[in-house]
Amino acid sequence: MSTAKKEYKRITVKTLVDMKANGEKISMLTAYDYTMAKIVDGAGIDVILVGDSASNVMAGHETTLPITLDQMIYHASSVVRAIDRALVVVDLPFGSYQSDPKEALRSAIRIMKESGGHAVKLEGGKEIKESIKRILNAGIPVMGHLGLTPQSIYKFGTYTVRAKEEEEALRLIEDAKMLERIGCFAIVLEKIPAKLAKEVAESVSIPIIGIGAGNGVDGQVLVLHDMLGMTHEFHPRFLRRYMNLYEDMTNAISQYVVDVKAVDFPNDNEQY
Ligand SMILES: Nc1nc(=O)c2c([nH]1)NC[C@@H]1CN(c3ccc(C(=O)N[C@@H](CCC(=O)O)C(=O)O)cc3)CN21
Ligand SMILES: CC(C)C(=O)C(=O)O
Ligand SMILES: [Mg+2]
Repeated sequence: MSTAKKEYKRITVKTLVDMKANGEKISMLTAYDYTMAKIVDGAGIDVILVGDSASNVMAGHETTLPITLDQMIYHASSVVRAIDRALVVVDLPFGSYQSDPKEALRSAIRIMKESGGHAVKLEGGKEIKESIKRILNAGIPVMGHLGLTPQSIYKFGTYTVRAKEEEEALRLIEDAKMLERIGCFAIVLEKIPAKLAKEVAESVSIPIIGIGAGNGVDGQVLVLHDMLGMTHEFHPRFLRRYMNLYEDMTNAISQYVVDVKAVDFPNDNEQY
């Protein structure tokens, strides 16, 4: 079995900044449970994101808005119990940080204390600057998230590419520089033209992790169930499927059904 290089024993926020300085790309995937996180960590991933995409992937909601802080903590604590090497970043869910900086800090502290995660991620730029500063001041590492920010889906109405207009592009670069200045250790850039994403990555010294942001950035993130081909209705252009688990699982489960019906399972060796 092939596994990725494991030059670093345990990934820290400092490791990621060093990786950018050394020109080594950063690999990141989501995970929401112990068993999957164990496989992802063992395969050599650098960063595991306990994404609020759990709202879609785990719970079947249409958007990321319904998932709660308690549910995020449940997922994150399951992931943390599985990992030996990866850095675990946890999304602050919608409604847990937008009201005011004190609420944001309280939510981030609950994640750190109750899940054992290593950092938090918040969607947005200057609107949430004070909240991010408050969290950073408590010693909690923060990853930013700019571009397509799914928690604001109802403001935009679509999941189309962001920052195609000059004004929006300039604001994006400004936000990225601001996040670096106040002390974020990395930024996720979602669904942005590749040329602009590269420009952002070149404008800051903290790593830019892209999803639908081209290959001129410092790392890539995908939703695990998408890249494994389990979420077969979801096929945006940026997604590469490394497996077709939807088909493989369907075949395996149908075969089990057939075997049970035919009294082929269990056989003589599979019973006591
Ligand atoms: N399974 C899953 N994968 C994700 O990448 C993901 C989630 N869920 N949930 C939270 C957010 C939402 N994200 C999204 C959602 C839609 C598109 C997207 O490109 N959708 C359409 C195009 C929409 C349009 O152009 O109007 C597509 O092509 O599938 C991209 C990222 C990323 N995140
Ligand atoms: C798509 C990634 C960046 C994310 O925020 C999530 O999975 O929730
Ligand atoms: Mg998210």
